[in-house]
Amino acid sequence: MTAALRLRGVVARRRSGNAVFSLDIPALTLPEGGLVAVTGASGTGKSTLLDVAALAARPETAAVLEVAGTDAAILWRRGRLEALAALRGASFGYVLQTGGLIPFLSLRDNARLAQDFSGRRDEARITRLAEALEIGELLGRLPAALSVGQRQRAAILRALAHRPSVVIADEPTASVHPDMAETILALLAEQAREAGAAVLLATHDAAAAARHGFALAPLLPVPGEAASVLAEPVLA
Ligand SMILES: Nc1ncnc2c1ncn2[C@@H]1O[C@H](COP(=O)(O)OP(=O)(O)OP(=O)(O)O)[C@@H](O)[C@H]1O
Repeated sequence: MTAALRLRGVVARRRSGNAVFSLDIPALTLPEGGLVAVTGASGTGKSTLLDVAALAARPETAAVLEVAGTDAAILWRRGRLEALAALRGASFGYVLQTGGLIPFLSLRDNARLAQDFSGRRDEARITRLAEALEIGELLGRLPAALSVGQRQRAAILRALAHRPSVVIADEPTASVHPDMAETILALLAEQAREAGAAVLLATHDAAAAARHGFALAPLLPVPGEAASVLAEPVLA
């Protein structure tokens, strides 16, 4: 079966001066429509993992780095940056901590832009998703004219608008009230399921992720080293 995302034997590094942080990902598979939460304390490498999985950072080594049937490890080795960018635009949607919306575009235009990058303009889908997320009335507004919670809903809309196979969500609830965090996680899980998209979430809050049906993949620090290793998620 084609996985939405499959990593095998991937090592990611982050360097600053002489300091090197190393992340070992022996195996990570997101089935189509699967929900996986990468958990771990601050500095254990959650963002590093998401950057490599989302093809935003080059892995140090990668035996397999497969996105919707295409092996991006080969594209990285051959320096095929345009092919990587096209794969990124078509396959991923992003939900970021602060929304990550383009400030001078309305919500509708933010969602249209995501669709245009992958050549999948679909106005009816934008309207339908916005209504499900209860921001249907707000599509003409700029992001600055929204509450933080509404902005996160808009980020989910933008992430799902172009039918990505994987939604990447890096601490999407870090800047909202705990009650709103529950709502956002529930909406993210529910709308991704509806759209058939897998979700790779990074969060400090393993309990909340588990409550919303995410399989947990903890990052375990390697004692005495600036390094972490990913435990394989246990899929329900
Ligand atoms: N640009 C960088 N250059 C060098 N080291 C970095 C860089 N960014 C992060 N690191 C180091 O890499 C490690 C992993 O960072 P990362 O941001 O992936 O962790 P995280 O689990 O997402 O943390 P947080 O929960 O605080 O966002 C940390 O120890 C950090 O100090």
